[in-house]
Amino acid sequence: MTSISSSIIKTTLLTLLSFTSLYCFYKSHHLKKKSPSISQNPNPKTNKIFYISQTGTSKTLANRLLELFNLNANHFNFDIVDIKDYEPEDLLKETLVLFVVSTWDDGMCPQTCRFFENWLNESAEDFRVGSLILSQCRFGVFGVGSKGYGESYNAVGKEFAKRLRALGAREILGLGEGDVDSGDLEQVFEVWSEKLVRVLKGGGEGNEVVGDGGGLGYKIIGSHSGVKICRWTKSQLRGRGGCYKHSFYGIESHRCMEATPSLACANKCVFCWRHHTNPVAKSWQWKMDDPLEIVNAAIDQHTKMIKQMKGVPGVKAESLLEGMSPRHCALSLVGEPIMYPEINTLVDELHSRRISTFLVTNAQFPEKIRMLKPITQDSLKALQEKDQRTVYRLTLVKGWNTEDVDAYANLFDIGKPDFIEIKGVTYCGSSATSKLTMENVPWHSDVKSFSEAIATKSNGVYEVACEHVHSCCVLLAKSDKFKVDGQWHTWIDYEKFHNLVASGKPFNSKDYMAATPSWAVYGAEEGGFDPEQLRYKKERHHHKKETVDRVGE
Ligand SMILES: Cc1cc2nc3c(=O)[nH]c(=O)nc-3n(C[C@H](O)[C@H](O)[C@H](O)COP(=O)(O)O)c2cc1C
Repeated sequence: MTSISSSIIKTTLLTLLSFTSLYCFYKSHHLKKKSPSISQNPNPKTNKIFYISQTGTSKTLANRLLELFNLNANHFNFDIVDIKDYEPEDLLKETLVLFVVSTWDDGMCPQTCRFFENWLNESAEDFRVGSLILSQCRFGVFGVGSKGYGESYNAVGKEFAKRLRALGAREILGLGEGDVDSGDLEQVFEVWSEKLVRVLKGGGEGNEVVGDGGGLGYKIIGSHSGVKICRWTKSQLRGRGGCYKHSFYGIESHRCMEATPSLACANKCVFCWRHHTNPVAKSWQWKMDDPLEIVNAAIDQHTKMIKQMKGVPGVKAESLLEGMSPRHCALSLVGEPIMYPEINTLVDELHSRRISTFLVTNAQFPEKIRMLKPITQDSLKALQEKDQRTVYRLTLVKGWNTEDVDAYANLFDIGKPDFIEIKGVTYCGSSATSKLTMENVPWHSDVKSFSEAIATKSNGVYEVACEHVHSCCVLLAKSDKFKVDGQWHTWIDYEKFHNLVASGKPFNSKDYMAATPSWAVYGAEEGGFDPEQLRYKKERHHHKKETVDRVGE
């Protein structure tokens, strides 16, 4: 009897499950079929910024967001859409959608959005639709409302985010909330938007990003024969936003290449690293890249990238032309490559072509650093005795190291670098190897406070010299060396440097310093952005006309 009833229960359950599955399958299939607009979507690959607006506030903000994305057009392709003109079921085809939505009438959305809102609510509440129908879609919501309405403050934004999540869409940035009556709506929105851009850029948008080019304006996406394979951020060639290395030192990003000498043990010995750091183990053989080949490959790689940019909207012909003759090379000697024995030949080869060199490494092998020929800038820990410019670069991670002012001050005291770059961490998404979230990404104001605290701690040895708001980066410089008659000299006179190298006589960093332009100085209203550079602006009104405007006009 018991076994009969249990088998009945089992059969009933199985039948129910089968019906449920069949129904879910039917519903999702039906949803897709029922949606002729999906195929009508003129450009389903284009991401969307939706706005819901009655009196125009959200619409204006949405347009601002679009403008911001257009400035980063190499990363993003967005269209702006009034939600009333959108077929809700087209959402199933979207991969990235952003909403700027207002709340009205005690928590309701404006009349024009009711159809969309109903679809969203019904779909989210209908268990048959399933929680995965928007699983390919990422989204972000910014709500516009007034705190004066108490509990219904930004109710629509909150509800939208909740519904989208329930349908399987992935929220890329926490809900932004702006209060129209607070007086800071625009700032709050700007901060949220900038954060959004950073998140989306950090996510790589399909690029396999290995590094950020040390802030040199390109993303490293691989490595081959000692040369990093990079993808330029087109804004560098357009000039927009610039790079903090331009603001701080006068480096032209589009003329900067990167090379990493590779080094391997010829005996394929797993312990070779330790053996070779021991001077006694001289009999070991390294397998290494030829310095000349490294330089040629780096130039080849760089010019290839520049050529690829030809015809890209907004990229200036003069930048392409300049880019074809690189002027700087970042030599990455982080880890094993620091042992590369031919480093001085490599540096010589670059200098003979009047390509200045920036060394990026760590401080494990001070002896190797001491043996280096003059380069334009070292980036090491224990470099007190170097005559050339030395810099530490410190990445700030909120909640990890932003409180460690004393410890860092001690560290700076050991190396006494000429410069300290303090930069907010770039969010690259959370993964098994990185538990960082957007909460860990400092604001520019956090970076400024930390930098000022470090400067105070140094008792006047360091002062805040430059900032680049766009990169959340501040430069501290030794005031006795680089501040002459009250004027900062953090830039480099590259011509002078090459002439000094060619002279063969000893020289030091003061011999080739150049005045920092006023727009790059800490506290300047330009925030480190070169006003001479051009802003790329895409008009999307009728014929998608493209124009180039001057910033500040
Ligand atoms: C009659 C009225 C009702 C409103 N109700 C709410 C509300 O319930 N919650 C809220 O956060 N804001 C509320 N607001 C504030 C609006 O969201 C705010 O005015 C916003 O700027 C409108 O955006 P829009 O111009 O894009 O339509 C209300 C405003 C009005 C005039």
